[in-house]
Amino acid sequence: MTQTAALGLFGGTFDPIHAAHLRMAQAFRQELRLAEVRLIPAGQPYHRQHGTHASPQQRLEMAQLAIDGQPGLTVDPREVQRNKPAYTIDTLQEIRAEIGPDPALWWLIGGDSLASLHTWRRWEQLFELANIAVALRPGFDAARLPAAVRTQWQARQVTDFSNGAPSGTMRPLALPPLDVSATEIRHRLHSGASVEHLLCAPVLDYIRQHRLYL
Ligand SMILES: Nc1ncnc2c1ncn2[C@@H]1O[C@H](COP(=O)(O)OP(=O)(O)OP(=O)(O)O)[C@@H](O)[C@H]1O
Ligand SMILES: O=C(O)c1ccc[n+]([C@@H]2O[C@H](COP(=O)([O-])O)[C@@H](O)[C@H]2O)c1
Repeated sequence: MTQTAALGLFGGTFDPIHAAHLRMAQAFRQELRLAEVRLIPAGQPYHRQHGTHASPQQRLEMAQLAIDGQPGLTVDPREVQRNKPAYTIDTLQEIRAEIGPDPALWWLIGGDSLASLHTWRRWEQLFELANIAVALRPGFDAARLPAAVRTQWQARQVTDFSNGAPSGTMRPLALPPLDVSATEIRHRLHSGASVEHLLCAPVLDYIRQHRLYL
């Protein structure tokens, strides 16, 4: 039986999108043999106490600039266009309805997002719609995950992914942890430190042109 192509989704605030995001997206695509990875900037990341620095439209435009020349990466603007909080469950429901029940759907998060997964809206239903891949961040320790998340993390990892389950499994990416964050980049931009090695050139040009993160 032939399997339909698996689709990868990578949601983020992307304030701004940086080198680790692109490395993660490409490792995700290659390790899981995904035909496409869609970057989905969060329009209103309701869960961020201090909001965002760049506007939803600016974060979307930076994501669009960042994928130029990146094979297999696309940008999906739906959360920026949605005039309400960016709940992943809503996005997964929409995309599952569009692609049908059979294709494997993967949602990519970092290890810090995994540690707070139990706070996400209707988080246990996410597994009915997608699989979850996790890019570990420096200092990740599964033993320190909240108990409810740790239970899922242990129970949902499988050793054989060849059956292409549409949803319900979890796996770590083999990508070594990358010590880059948007917070550090914003601080460096604010203080005038170099960021050329942390951002792609078109995104840095955009930041300078729009005088962001000063
Ligand atoms: N260096 C990294 N390693 C692993 N995951 C990462 C890394 N950077 C970001 N992520 C993950 O990518 C997703 C989107 O990240 P986000 O846009 O919040 O970037 P960030 O660098 O974590 O930003 P901030 O510093 O503003 O919190 C999140 O799930 C986050 O955990
Ligand atoms: O659905 C939720 O309740 C939810 C709560 C926290 C984060 N998320 C999503 O997780 C992704 C990463 O979030 P962030 O803040 O680390 O960029 C982004 O797509 C968010 O919309 C989603």
